[in-house]
Amino acid sequence: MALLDVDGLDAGYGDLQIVENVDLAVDAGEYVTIVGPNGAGKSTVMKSIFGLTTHMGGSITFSDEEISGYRPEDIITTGIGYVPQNGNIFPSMSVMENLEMGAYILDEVPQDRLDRIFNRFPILDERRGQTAGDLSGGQQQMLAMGRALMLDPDLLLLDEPSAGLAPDLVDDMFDRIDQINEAGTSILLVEQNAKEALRRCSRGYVLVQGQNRYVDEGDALLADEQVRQDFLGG
Ligand SMILES: Nc1ncnc2c1ncn2[C@@H]1O[C@H](COP(=O)(O)OP(=O)(O)OP(=O)(O)O)[C@@H](O)[C@H]1O
Repeated sequence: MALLDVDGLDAGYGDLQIVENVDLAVDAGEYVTIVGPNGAGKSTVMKSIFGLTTHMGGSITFSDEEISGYRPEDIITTGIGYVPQNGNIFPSMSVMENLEMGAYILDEVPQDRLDRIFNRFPILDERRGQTAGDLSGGQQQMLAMGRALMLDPDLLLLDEPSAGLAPDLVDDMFDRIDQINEAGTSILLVEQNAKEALRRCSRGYVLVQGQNRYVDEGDALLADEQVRQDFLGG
């Protein structure tokens, strides 16, 4: 049984259906990527897992629990963390306050997790008192990830973490995601940077017009002539 199992998902916004009959699975410890053209519905699939869209059909189970229909505040308690592409930090709060907000559902801030996050992202430690909105784009992305890691999720949903980063920071971001995965957190990543995402993941889904088009190991998708031509720029 997969950790996350999305089966025949139909979802959208209000009456507008975007995602149709999408199947997707993430096993415990796995690193899975969703790629596809602009507007394919990649973010919508991810938002649906986190309870942020209108659920229209199919099932979403996490650790054997049906979570479709749950609200985001209930979903975080099941062990899923979500880092949206935008609006993922509180810009007027300090770095420390942002991290503490990540643990708001707990009675107290877990010091060991805070230490682990500062260890993983030393720049956040150095800037712990600084206003989050003054951090660079890459640092804000690290803070958003750190905040989601405060609840030590079993599965981390990452929506385009490389978006807006200077090219020399993109590799670093991918390396950090590898490290989080190697430390035991399952990853579901949506990425525009499809080649790099497929290189890093164990399994990839190519989504087109709200539907699954291809599913295979990342390397197999990278080697597939049709996928290369249609989705990876040759
Ligand atoms: N809140 C919303 N309300 C209505 N329609 C939306 C909303 N968010 C996204 N959409 C529409 O859903 C479709 C899929 O968008 P989505 O962001 O899921 O695609 P994507 O594959 O992640 O694209 P991109 O790579 O450009 O981010 C688009 O047509 C978009 O306009």
